[in-house]
Amino acid sequence: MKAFIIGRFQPFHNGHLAIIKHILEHNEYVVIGIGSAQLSHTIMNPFTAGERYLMILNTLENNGISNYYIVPIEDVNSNPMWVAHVESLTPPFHRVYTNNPLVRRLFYEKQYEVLSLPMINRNSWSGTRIRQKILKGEDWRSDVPDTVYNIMKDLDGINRISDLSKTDEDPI
Ligand SMILES: Nc1ncnc2c1ncn2[C@@H]1O[C@H](COP(=O)(O)OP(=O)(O)OP(=O)(O)O)[C@@H](O)[C@H]1O
Ligand SMILES: NC(=O)c1ccc[n+]([C@@H]2O[C@H](COP(=O)(O)O)[C@@H](O)[C@H]2O)c1
Repeated sequence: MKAFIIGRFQPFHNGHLAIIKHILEHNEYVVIGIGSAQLSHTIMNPFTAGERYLMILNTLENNGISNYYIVPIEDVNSNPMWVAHVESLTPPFHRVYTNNPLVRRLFYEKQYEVLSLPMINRNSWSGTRIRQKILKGEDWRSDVPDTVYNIMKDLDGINRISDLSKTDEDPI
């Protein structure tokens, strides 16, 4: 079978790598949609689609994984049209893996097979939690693959997230 997963991957973390490995145990290839591709430079979505693309590509290459396609997907302002929008951009797939209730509902209504993902070490392996840790100056290095840590360092990603949390009342 050919599978699809979508996430914002802000950033791509160890939980994402684990679920991609899990999906590939049961499928011929996985199409990885980079969701909200138009968003970047906000606290919830700090990285551009290109930066997230690089995080995923370098990590999967480093793990010897080659049966995947990465497709950036911008949001559209009509949920009923979203699945057709995704289909227009991606290689074929028949099965969708997600824990996101809206994604589940939209694909289910278009007759796709939709499967849940096992949540792995969710206390640490969560984009929200990692962004919080970065802001609080806590250790998050072990929550992401080394490839992602290095890309975030090269992009000055830690200072970017910290700058995005400031207001114009804060001292420069
Ligand atoms: N630790 C994890 N174990 C299993 N699945 C996960 C884990 N973290 C995220 N996922 C799943 O990966 C998909 C894409 O995730 P997403 O990019 O939203 O990551 P996230 O960590 O939930 O990010 P955020 O906290 O920023 O929303 C979703 O279906 C999500 O449920
Ligand atoms: N109408 C739409 O554009 C639409 C609908 C459902 C999901 N999505 C996207 O799918 C992605 C789901 O990923 P998350 O689980 O990280 O939220 C998000 O980027 C979300 O914006 C978009």
